[in-house]
Amino acid sequence: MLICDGLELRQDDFELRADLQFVVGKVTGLIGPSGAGKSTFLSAIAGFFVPVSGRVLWDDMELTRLSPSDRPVSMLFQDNNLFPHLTVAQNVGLGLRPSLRLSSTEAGRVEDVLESVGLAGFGGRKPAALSGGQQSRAALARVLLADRPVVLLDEPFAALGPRLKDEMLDLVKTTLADQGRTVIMVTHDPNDAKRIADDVAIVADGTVSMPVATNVLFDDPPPALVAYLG
Ligand SMILES: Nc1ncnc2c1ncn2[C@@H]1O[C@H](COP(=O)(O)OP(=O)(O)OP(=O)(O)O)[C@@H](O)[C@H]1O
Repeated sequence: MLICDGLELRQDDFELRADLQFVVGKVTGLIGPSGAGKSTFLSAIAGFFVPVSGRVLWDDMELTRLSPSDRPVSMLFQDNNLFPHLTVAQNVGLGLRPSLRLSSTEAGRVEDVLESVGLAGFGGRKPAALSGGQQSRAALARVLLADRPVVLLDEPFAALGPRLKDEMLDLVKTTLADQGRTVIMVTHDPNDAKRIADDVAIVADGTVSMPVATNVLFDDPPPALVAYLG
């Protein structure tokens, strides 16, 4: 279980409270108005944003004071997930070894994971020589290889067209989620949540709500979701 225990985030006059749990192996969508704090909340779980109080726990392990690299967490951002000067294989290999000194077995694992996301044969290219969809696949391959149990997605597919975005969401479901990872995904599009999220948590009015089953939430949306959906 990923637990946010009395977590309080503050940034100038912005405040957000989070007291909730994420069930292991589920995909949870985070929905809420622009500026409500979705990205800041993910950053706090990943360790890039320091809370004023409260704790983040992964089962019995307290993460609150650990640096991002020591947390059992991978994060994908909207942009800049790949280093432009490294090849696709090197970018993906970083998920295994930051030094990039890979054994031949490890290099084989990079090839395998590239194949699993439909990028067989693309390992030698630089990211600039990939389409947007292929870049998203490469970034996802690195997360797959990094093998951390919690994966945070901050709208990494927002710039893709609807068909490609759906393909990537399905790939998240068939790779990360089906491997039992705990996925938290920010989205502005309720259809993304309906497509792959088991649960949805609403971020609004200074609070992250407890996740609720996606179909239950959209069948009978609370006032904060009605206000957001318009
Ligand atoms: N570097 C910063 N310094 C000060 N305030 C910031 C900074 N970054 C974000 N904020 C503020 O923190 C609040 C939460 O921002 P955040 O980006 O987490 O919201 P969000 O829900 O992810 O928004 P969006 O849906 O537009 O991406 C906003 O009020 C924003 O203006």
